Amino acid sequence: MSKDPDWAADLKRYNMRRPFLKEQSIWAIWVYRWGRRIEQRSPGLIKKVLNVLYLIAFRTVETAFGISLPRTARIGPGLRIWHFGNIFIHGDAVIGAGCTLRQGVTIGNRSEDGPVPVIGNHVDFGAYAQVYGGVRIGDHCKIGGLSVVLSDVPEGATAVGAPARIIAAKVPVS
Ligand SMILES: CC(C)(COP(=O)(O)OP(=O)(O)OC[C@H]1O[C@@H](n2cnc3c(N)ncnc32)[C@H](O)[C@@H]1OP(=O)(O)O)[C@@H](O)C(=O)NCCC(=O)NCCS
Ligand SMILES: CC(=O)OC[C@H](N)C(=O)O
Repeated sequence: MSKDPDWAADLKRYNMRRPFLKEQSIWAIWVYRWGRRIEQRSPGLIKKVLNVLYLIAFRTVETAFGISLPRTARIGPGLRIWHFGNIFIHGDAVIGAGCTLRQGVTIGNRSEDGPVPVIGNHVDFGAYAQVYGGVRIGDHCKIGGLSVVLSDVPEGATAVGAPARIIAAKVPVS
């Protein structure tokens, strides 16, 4: 049993034997959680060495699988990434618990040094969904494949298209 509850929740979402042999994305998530754990260590030589090893592992996974999950981003427990390639998460992004990403998802700023998204819990991103700028996506939202989200999405809503429009909402939008 892992001592890292976030990692334990991630593994649960893969729900299979030997995920490291079957899913490239689990490597990226493991390196992300490991990097977070290293950050929590007290300063010293071991931390310095681990930081170098982390950077090598991060860059290797990013380049080999095209999944960039910098440890400075805050990602809640139970992350699931289906497939791999061109998945880029900004280092200041916030992603809640139980979220699902797919190939091509980008969560980042709209212009250099601009604000970045805050994503709620249990949000499901279709393939190549893009979210740019200081937008908020509420809990239990669905973002359609190939959609470009540039404004807030309320809790429970489904947003599709470029720019994204809301097609289903918990509380109907007028
Ligand atoms: C967003 C999504 C969850 C919506 O599913 P849904 O609630 O069943 O919605 P529907 O299929 O009933 O579509 C409702 C409307 O939205 C449109 N729509 C659905 N998904 C869309 C998308 N990704 N982009 C643009 N429009 C979309 C439909 O054409 C339909 O429009 P209409 O009412 O004018 O006919 C789903 O379409 C989607 O994109 N899922 C991601 C799947 C994915 O990434 N698959 C790859 C696996 S690797
Ligand atoms: C490519 C594909 O359809 O993969 C299916 C997978 N279950 C997913 O949700 O992404």
